[in-house]
Amino acid sequence: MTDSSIQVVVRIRPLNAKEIALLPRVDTSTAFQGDGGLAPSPSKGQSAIAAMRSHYIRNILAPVDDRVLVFDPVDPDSARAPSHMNFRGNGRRPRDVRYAFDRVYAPAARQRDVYSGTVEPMLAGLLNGFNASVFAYGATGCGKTHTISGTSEDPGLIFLTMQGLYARIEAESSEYETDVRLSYLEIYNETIRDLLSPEPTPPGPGLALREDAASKISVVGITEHTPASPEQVLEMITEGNQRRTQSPTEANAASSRSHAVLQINVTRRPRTAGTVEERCSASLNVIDLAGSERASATSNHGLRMKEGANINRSLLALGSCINALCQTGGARNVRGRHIPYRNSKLTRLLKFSLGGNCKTVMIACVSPSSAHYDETHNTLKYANQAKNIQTKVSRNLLHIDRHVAQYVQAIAQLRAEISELKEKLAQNSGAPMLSDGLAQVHEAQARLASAAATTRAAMEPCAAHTAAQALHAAAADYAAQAPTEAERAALASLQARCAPAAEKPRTAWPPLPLERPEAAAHDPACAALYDAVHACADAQLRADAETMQREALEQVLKTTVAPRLVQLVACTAHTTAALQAALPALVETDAHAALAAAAAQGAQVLEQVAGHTIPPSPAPAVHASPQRSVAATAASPARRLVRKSPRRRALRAPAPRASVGFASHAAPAARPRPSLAIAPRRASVAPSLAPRASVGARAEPASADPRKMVRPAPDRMRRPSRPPEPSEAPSRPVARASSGRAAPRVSVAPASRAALRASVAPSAEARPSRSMGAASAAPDVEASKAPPAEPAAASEAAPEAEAAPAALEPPAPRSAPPPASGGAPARRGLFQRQRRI
Ligand SMILES: Nc1ncnc2c1ncn2[C@@H]1O[C@H](COP(=O)(O)OP(=O)(O)OP(=O)(O)O)[C@@H](O)[C@H]1O
Repeated sequence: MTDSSIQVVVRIRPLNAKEIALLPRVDTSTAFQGDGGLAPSPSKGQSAIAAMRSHYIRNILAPVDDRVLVFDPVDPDSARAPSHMNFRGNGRRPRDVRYAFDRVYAPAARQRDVYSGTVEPMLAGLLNGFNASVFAYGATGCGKTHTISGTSEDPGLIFLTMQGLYARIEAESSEYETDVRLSYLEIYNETIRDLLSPEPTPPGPGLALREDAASKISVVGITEHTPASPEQVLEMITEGNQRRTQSPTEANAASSRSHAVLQINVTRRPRTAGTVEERCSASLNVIDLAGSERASATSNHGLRMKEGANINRSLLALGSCINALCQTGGARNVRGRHIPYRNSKLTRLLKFSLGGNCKTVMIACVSPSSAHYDETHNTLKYANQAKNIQTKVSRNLLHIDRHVAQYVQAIAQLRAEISELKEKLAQNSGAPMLSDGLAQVHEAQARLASAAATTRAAMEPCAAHTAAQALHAAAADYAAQAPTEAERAALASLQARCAPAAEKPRTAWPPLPLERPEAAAHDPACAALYDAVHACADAQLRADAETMQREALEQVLKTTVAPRLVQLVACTAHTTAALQAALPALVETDAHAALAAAAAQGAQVLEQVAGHTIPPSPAPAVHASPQRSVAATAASPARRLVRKSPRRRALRAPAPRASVGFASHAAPAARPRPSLAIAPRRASVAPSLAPRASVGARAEPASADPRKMVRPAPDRMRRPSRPPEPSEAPSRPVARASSGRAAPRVSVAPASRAALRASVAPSAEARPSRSMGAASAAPDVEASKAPPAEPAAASEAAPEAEAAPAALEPPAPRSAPPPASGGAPARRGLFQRQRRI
């Protein structure tokens, strides 16, 4: 049991609009007038102003800080004002009295501020079994109901208290079971009415007050309610206030004509069962007293006057109790000292709050208006006096010894509690373990990532090495079954290029380390998680390795195989085109037949490898006038074509698009040699039918009419080519170049395939391509863009080109060396005839 003083706080309500309008305005603008002034002097109008004095109000409360206020302070503005304005409220002199309280709330204070300073600190005690009371005291219209109940927009202490109480109950719900019951009553004209009962209290004496042997006061027949939420409490209180007696008075448009008491009973017991149960029980009384009023001041009549008299009587009884309690220092300290609780129902009801086992807060509501000068002063005097009241506060704890028969129930409760706690423990203990395991798995994952990065860096040379080995093996396999010596030689050179890599032992990249974290040893979830992470990293690494190998192989194909293939096809194309061009000029001989066969075979090879067709030239037409034809072609300006007879155009008409590409592609013409290495795979071209010189001399500039290039003039080998004119650039792409036919037996990467097609496509800027060896280091597409070479230069470049590839592979042996320059009699004759023309 501890001693406790009543906590007294003062709340000053703000001036309302009506009061603000009555505040005096200090007017210093009145001009001084001499004796000659016609306007009435201030002194003359003073009587009228004096008549108004009684209507003016002034502020009689000045808070100094949050604990001290001055009642009726001296107003400095008023002292400076002209004498006719320098009046005192109610004609009194200022008292300038200081009062100190536990807390002073200025007019600007909010509802929550009042709640935080008054009821909130008592809630913890309430739940632990300490009774509490808070009551609002003051004159009518001073803000008691506003403080206690408030409005739905600005709820007061009741709502805020219940909100705080439910929040605390919810927070401790795992440990305690708490019951909240509340009742709401009013004391109106000394009768008690239930405000929460749906049936109104029957008229008459109302509900009876009863005091038991332990001096505990109870209201007979009061209803108790169990709201589920503070919002429900607000609804109930709003409903109860509608039942509360309220009437408009001069002082307050909604004056409460009764004292209202909200009692909140809280009972709590711990969830843990034992042989002895400790049950706490406490009550919180929230009391909104009716306002005291001076009958002379209110001008109430009839029922209002009777109400006022009852209110005053009960408040007077309250004052007497406070006086008596102050004199005794508390009801329990002095024996035999009479406290007149029984003088009114209000004091009987408040007996428990004022002099009993209760922590009490008194909120003295005051008005700052001088119109309530005496009421405010009395309220402050009462409040000041109430500070001295001492109460003894003890905890309402009930120990319930269980009967043996209840032990079974207690044991069952304990078992349920144990299992519940075990569950919680498992959850709580599992969480850190799992999080610890997760952290370890995360660390292991980071280690895996760094190991994978190291492995990936080591994989790049491995991938190139593996690709070279694969190519070496493929070349060896193919060479074993190659039918011709030329193929075998070409593949041998490819093998030789890949040999350095193949001789090295095959390197394998290190596997990812399998380092399970420590937590995985005892936590299967962690182990599974780590294994999944490791498998994921390993799979990623394998995918990367495959990608690298594929890219390395593509690189080898692109740089080593594809350029050679491109050149072979280009040479074949040129050779075939040259043969076809030469055929019409030849008389029907054995050589003609052999050349025709060679041309057909070349066309077939091209058809198979690059998808281009070179149709055989119509020999009989050419035979009719070979010289003219050759001469016309040799001159080969585009405009001549229009002068040709329809018959000749008909001869030219079927000129294949492919042949255009071959003829205009002067670049590979510088190196016809490699064509012999691969062409004979399907249709072996007789060495004598693929004259190197004739192909190499095909540095024909692009013609405006691509078809003119079908029949090249052999003598251009010895004459400088006419530089290409922009207008003569081939304008039509070779449509069939993109026909997509795969070259047989050689798989070429898409890029290389495109380059292959590009090499046989028409290009006015074609130039002699580099050597095969050099081509392996440069994109083959560039070769097709080279400018046309001068025949002489081209023929001179050929030996150099043959020597250059030695760096990458030995020169492919010629399957059949071409005849010496000008060795073909038919061709030489052709050239001679051309010159004559
Ligand atoms: N702190 C405040 N802030 C704003 N308005 C207030 C405040 N206190 C009181 N009021 C207003 O003053 C008026 C009178 O207040 P209230 O009804 O609470 O007085 P009361 O003391 O309960 O009077 P009564 O004893 O006659 O019931 C109301 O309109 C109320 O809204």
